[in-house]
Amino acid sequence: MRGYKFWETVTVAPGKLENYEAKLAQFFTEHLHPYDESRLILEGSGYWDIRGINGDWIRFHVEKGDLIVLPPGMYHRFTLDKQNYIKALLLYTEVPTRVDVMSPEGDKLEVRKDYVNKFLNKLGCPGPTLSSASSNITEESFSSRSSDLGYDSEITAKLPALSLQDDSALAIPTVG
Ligand SMILES: CSCCC(=O)/C(O)=C/O
Repeated sequence: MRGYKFWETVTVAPGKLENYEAKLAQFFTEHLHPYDESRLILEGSGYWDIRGINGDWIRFHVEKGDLIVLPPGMYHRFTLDKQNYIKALLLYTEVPTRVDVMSPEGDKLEVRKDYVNKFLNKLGCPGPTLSSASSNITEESFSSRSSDLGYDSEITAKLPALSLQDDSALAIPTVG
């Protein structure tokens, strides 16, 4: 049981978000959060990348009906695929204070140390950080992509929705 209490929907698609290039670039920069990244894909598709045991990126293609749950402290990145469109339900156990902590800055956080102890050390992964590992995925172009992050009132859920009427709550403060 994760105990989700809050939700919002986010659409990442062309032509809708101020500073979309910067936001998408930030999604695609390796980062972690001090909370779960839990997303149910409602429409469209995209990619999440996580680090494999040897530090290489592993890419997951997600589409409508997929649920992705990344634990706190797990480095990852997100990008769109050729469809350039994804709509996701974001689920939170706490009132979200959107924080992206970039690699390797995230290594200093307790949540990262907990993640490393809980998962990576048990798997025999090398070292406490994988942030300098090489990537086996070529960085995709961000051109002709944009995002529209906003509250979608047409979605109904038995969870209290956030009153995100604009993208200010998703301004995505960063560390590192
Ligand atoms: C399709 S959800 C937007 C991407 C996002 O919220 C995130 O945190 C990527 O790492």
